[in-house]
Amino acid sequence: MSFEEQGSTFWQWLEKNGATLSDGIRFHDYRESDDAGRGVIATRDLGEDEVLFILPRHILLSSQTSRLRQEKGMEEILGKLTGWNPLILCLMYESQLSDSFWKPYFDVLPKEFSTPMFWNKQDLDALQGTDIIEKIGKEEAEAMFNKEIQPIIKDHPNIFNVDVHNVDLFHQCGSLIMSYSFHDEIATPKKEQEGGQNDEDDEEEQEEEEGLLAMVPMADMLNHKTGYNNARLFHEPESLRMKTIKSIKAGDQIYNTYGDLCNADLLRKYGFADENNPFDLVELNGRKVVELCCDDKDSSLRDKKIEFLMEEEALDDCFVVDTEHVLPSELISTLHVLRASKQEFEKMESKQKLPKPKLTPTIAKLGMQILEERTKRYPQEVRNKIMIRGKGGGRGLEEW
Ligand SMILES: C[S@@+](CC[C@H](N)C(=O)[O-])C[C@H]1O[C@@H](n2cnc3c(N)ncnc32)[C@H](O)[C@@H]1O
Repeated sequence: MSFEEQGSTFWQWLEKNGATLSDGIRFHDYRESDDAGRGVIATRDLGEDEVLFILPRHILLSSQTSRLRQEKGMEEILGKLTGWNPLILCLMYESQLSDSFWKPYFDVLPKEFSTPMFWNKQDLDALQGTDIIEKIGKEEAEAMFNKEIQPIIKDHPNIFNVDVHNVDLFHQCGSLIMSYSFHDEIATPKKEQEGGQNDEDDEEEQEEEEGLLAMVPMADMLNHKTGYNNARLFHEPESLRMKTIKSIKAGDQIYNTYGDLCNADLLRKYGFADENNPFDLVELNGRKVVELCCDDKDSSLRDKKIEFLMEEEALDDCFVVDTEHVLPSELISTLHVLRASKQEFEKMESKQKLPKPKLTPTIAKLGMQILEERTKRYPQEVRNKIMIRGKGGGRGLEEW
């Protein structure tokens, strides 16, 4: 089947199964123009608040709707799995069924991904200096597969096939969840959704996003472009409704939002980055800041300072410099504490108050050193393009 045929078979499947699709939209091939696969385009001018499509809940693919749940013993097993694992297992199972209810949907989903998880060593080298590599989590995911998923597959040869339901399929389904799934806000999550991932990042994400993790056919056909969001998914008791949030001209692409994400997260989760992304940021490692700026000979004083800074929520794993391009106030206060004498620190401690984030020349100089240090992680050709500026423009360190 061609790309277009797959799209129209999927469209017909949606309509046959109770979805309502507006006559003002259709799929569009953005592979050549934007390297963005399939997307949705307006075929006529659309007004604000216009309904683009309505999806009945039964077409969502989740651990509650998958046929895997009906296989002997699987309801209990799915109930015990945590985080993304119930949905991963369901996707591994459903994607390989030739008669799956979601077959036309799987036919439009990608089998390959451009996320760094699948890059080779040489391509990963291009990310040197960024914080992405440590966050990819491929080894952690595989450890999870070996511990939780593979034993289930091996123990149920009548349902799974170890040669088919293997680690590659696991990564494929994990990547689909990463870049296509939604949290269905209204569906009551059953026990298995409550535990969270072993991976800390995903735990944080899960805390933020309550609800049942599900694949939402059609809602996930919309691309994202930072600053261009013109549609939003509304969760209603019986259905999910995609509506425009502003008027859209005929021929324009319809964009959902994947969140206010920095380019590192867009690349890691979705395999692309946006130019001029206002949510872009650089992380400055908290531990490195302490190492660089705290020259207390007295290690107990240093430990007390760290404890105080963490209690006051100034010092964390990292400080974030965003596109405002100023040193964060928590970092400035932290530097004041780290540089304080014993007496000065005791005063701060007794008042239980962080010093004001005042950018004195000493603190500014330290800030510059931290930024210089951070740039050293990039390869020289990238470093050459980075300019660290003091107050008032491109002046040097000595001007502070
Ligand atoms: C939720 S899906 C959107 C539908 C997808 N384009 C498709 O063909 O199935 C998310 C994926 O779409 C692609 N995508 C979305 N927005 C993009 C953009 N602005 N530039 C490049 N790729 C994009 C990325 O591959 C991303 O992982």
